[in-house]
Amino acid sequence: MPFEKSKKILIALDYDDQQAALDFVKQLSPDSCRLKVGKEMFTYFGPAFVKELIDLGFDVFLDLKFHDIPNTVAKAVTAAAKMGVWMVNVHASGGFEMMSKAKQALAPFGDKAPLLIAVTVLTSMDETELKRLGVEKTPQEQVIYLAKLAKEAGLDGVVCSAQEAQQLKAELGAGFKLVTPGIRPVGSDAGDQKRIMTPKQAIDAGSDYLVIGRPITQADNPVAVLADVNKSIE
Ligand SMILES: O=c1ccn([C@@H]2O[C@H](COP(=O)(O)O)[C@@H](O)[C@H]2O)c(=O)[nH]1
Repeated sequence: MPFEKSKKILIALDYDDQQAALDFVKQLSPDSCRLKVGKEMFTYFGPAFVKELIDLGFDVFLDLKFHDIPNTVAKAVTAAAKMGVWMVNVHASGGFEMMSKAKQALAPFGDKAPLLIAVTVLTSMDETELKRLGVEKTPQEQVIYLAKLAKEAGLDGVVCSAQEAQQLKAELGAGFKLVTPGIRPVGSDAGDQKRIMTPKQAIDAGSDYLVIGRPITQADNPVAVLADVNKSIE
């Protein structure tokens, strides 16, 4: 179904200028992508900005990566659900109890509840960085470990890199959603991302949703880049 396929792209709106972000968004169709609001834009512009995107017809992934005591995170995801977002996330390293309390907090919203996913290992991290934190597992092993914990806690999926997608799909099943940042179309700059794949490689590996920021938002013609990416994964 081409419509659903094109909605696999989640554009990371990482701008410090609300008007610039809205000027870009108004060139897009909600049928061609979903939008991700992260820490930068939420800290500058808050829930009013998120609601404006929802009012324009877009599904919004609120990427605030909550990580706190269970009670606080449960209340934060409740606030996100009241905002009307499509997806929200927590850090899996916040633990099993935190994740399961967050999931339980969304139950009263029924089929209007946002998808709840957990960040495993940031796509900007490699084995060296994990070792600096005292984690002896490889990124792949640590992602699988945390994703299993997230599934056990009842979450809908995880944020991981596309490099782990094939193994995660095989071990955790088709229904467990894989949201993969670190997506770099051929020829684009990796920047601070370490575990990267192209859009087509990511889809072939089993990613459900591809998070793409700078390769689209900082392109000379962002709308054309989005169209090219959507075409490459058709
Ligand atoms: O592991 C993670 C989790 C979240 N992100 C976020 O995704 C985008 C990626 O933007 P690019 O410009 O395409 O690198 C950004 O908002 C991150 O905060 C991630 O990259 N990795």
